[in-house]
Amino acid sequence: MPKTRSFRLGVAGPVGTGKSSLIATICRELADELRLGVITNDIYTDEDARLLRSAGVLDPDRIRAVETGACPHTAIRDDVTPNLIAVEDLERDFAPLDVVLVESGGDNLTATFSPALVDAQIFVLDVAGGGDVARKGGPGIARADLLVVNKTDLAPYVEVDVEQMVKDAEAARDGKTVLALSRKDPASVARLKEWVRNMTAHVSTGDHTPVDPGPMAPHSHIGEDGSVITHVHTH
Ligand SMILES: Nc1nc2c(ncn2[C@@H]2O[C@H](COP(=O)(O)OP(=O)(O)OP(=O)(O)O)[C@@H](O)[C@H]2O)c(=O)[nH]1
Repeated sequence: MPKTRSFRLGVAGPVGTGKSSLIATICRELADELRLGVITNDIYTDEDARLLRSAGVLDPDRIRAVETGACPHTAIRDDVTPNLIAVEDLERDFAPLDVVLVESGGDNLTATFSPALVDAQIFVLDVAGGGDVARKGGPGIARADLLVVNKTDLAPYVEVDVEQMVKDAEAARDGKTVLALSRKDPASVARLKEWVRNMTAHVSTGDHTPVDPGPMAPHSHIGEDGSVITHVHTH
């Protein structure tokens, strides 16, 4: 029986924290070792997919985009069907794949993936967002399988104490892994690589149970006609 189901790994986090760059790093570091595919989620465009294709880190046909419309967290949490179809199409077209990385659209601090879509998830913060962000908590910070504190090379310029930020994050996470990362720091990239490798092994042996980090905070959007749309995520 051919293997058709990959390990589906979500990458979420606020706008601009480095999700696409982290996925590019994983592809650059592991594409020789693991069979990879990528799904990106953008609100109105396929820009992240185009950026990743142009980075030259993976066969461009293995990188596909889902356009989510106005509410990026809906596509990774409430109505995951377009993403599931995209993942399954990729798995079928390039079978067998070991890992499909699913990048969420940049969203607010509380958007996380549904376990119906991914087996494990990485939540990405960056030091430029401020040293106090890790203390603010929220489902991704507290319960994602891995929390990345990204762009540590920028810490001196934004006067953030990375060690303290990591300590605060660890306290919010009950000991779950926190990784201080910079794509310019090979030792941190090696730790990221090791985490992905280990999680891939755990998932493939059935030794990992997907965890739902929990719902995002209630919030409202202004619709195109000016109406207020309120979301209360209950699952
Ligand atoms: N200095 C530094 N810059 C980084 C690092 N990683 C990413 N960046 C930069 O941060 C910016 C945002 O990175 P992206 O990877 O596009 O972030 P994103 O989270 O995918 O952004 P959205 O998809 O718009 O939410 C880009 O200018 C990257 O070059 C890093 O380790 N160090």
